[in-house]
Amino acid sequence: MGHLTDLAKSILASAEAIEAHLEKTNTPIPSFEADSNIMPDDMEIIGAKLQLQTDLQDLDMLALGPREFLTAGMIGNVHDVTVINVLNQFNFWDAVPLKGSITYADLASKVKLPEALVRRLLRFSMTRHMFASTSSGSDSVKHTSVSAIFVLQPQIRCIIGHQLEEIAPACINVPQALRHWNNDAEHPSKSGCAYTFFKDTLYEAGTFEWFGKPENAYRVERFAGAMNYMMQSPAMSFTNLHNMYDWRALGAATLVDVGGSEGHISYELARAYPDMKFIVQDLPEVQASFDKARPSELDSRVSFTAHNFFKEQPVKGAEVYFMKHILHDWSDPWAAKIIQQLTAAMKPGSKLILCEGVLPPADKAPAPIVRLLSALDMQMLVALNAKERTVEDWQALLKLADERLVFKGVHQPPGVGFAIIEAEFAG
Ligand SMILES: C[S@@+](CC[C@H](N)C(=O)[O-])C[C@H]1O[C@@H](n2cnc3c(N)ncnc32)[C@H](O)[C@@H]1O
Repeated sequence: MGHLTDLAKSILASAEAIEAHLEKTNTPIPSFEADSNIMPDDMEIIGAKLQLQTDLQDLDMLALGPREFLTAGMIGNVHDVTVINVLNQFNFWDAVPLKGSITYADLASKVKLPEALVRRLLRFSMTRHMFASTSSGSDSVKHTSVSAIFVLQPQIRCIIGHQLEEIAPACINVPQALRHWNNDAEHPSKSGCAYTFFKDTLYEAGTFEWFGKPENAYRVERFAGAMNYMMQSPAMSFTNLHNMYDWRALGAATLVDVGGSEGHISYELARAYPDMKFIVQDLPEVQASFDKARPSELDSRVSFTAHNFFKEQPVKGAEVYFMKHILHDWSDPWAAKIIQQLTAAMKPGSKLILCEGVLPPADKAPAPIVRLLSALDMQMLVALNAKERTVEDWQALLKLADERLVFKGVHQPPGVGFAIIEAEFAG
């Protein structure tokens, strides 16, 4: 039997397993209708979903063949960027009613763009089920599940905006950055992002320092929103954070949330573990987002300190120094410096708890997971000249930073999008 039919049969088996589970749990089968539910991430179907995605990608690539995959496919992918960026910046999401429809003429006047252009943009976006005609040949447009999510979960605009306005232009410039700076793929101020936005200023801390300029305040707020939204995906959810570590066993510990952004992790843990205290540290420009997000009932246990993590750590002898998605923003020499500021403040027994991605060996994880984590590795390269790490890379980094840090292990249940990496300071 041919490979194509093998793949097709496997696709059918996965689809049947998923539908049987949805039926059993009385969950409607997702569709492109605007009010459709999103496919749940129930443990019982995670395997089938990953298998379905793996097979679909392979079948799609085989059906296209390498020539079409790389030509027609690439043209389409690049213009997903063009079109979604315009729809996002001109806020097509709110211009189309969530229930009902709007004519092209009215839509064009709402988004203040020429009607002919609106028609061209939507003709393309509809090939991705982003908006739809109300009926064949109709002159009115309605939402689909792919466009409605921008209304139902508006924070998704933050991550899309960051990806399209900061990362996408920088992707194109990676080769120029490598040539301009002699193939330096480690310095935070020599990335594709640096080349695109601040080529003439060699900031010590790269993109994050450039973010600190007053005219970039909207980018900082958008980035904080994007980080918060990421935590809402089932694979990244707070439930996982609670289950993956015995936080209760820390007792009345003080946890320093280094680079804690607007404080969403600390708030979450503070609500669940009333004996613990939390100090969120981030750059001064993040304070406004923290103040906006702060729930007043947690005032006495969650505070914010403006602190640059390359400088001396002001909180000495805390039980826990915690960093979530910080070290993947820095190449090894910079990441080691950040850790060294923490070990200089630690007491024997202080814990370093990292919440980060761990790159799996390519042949030991489902293809969509390998692709996602490798894509995040590329994201780190483009934005910051940084990287994602394997378990061995994490161990080597801790050793490089301070031999007194004892690696305690990595916890990552299947289906969870991040790991907890734990080390203890031996003193
Ligand atoms: C990828 S975000 C992670 C935020 C948060 N820990 C989370 O997981 O949602 C990186 C954070 O590091 C902060 N940051 C960058 N450079 C910093 C520095 N030199 N000192 C302190 N914080 C910094 C950024 O402002 C940002 O909030």
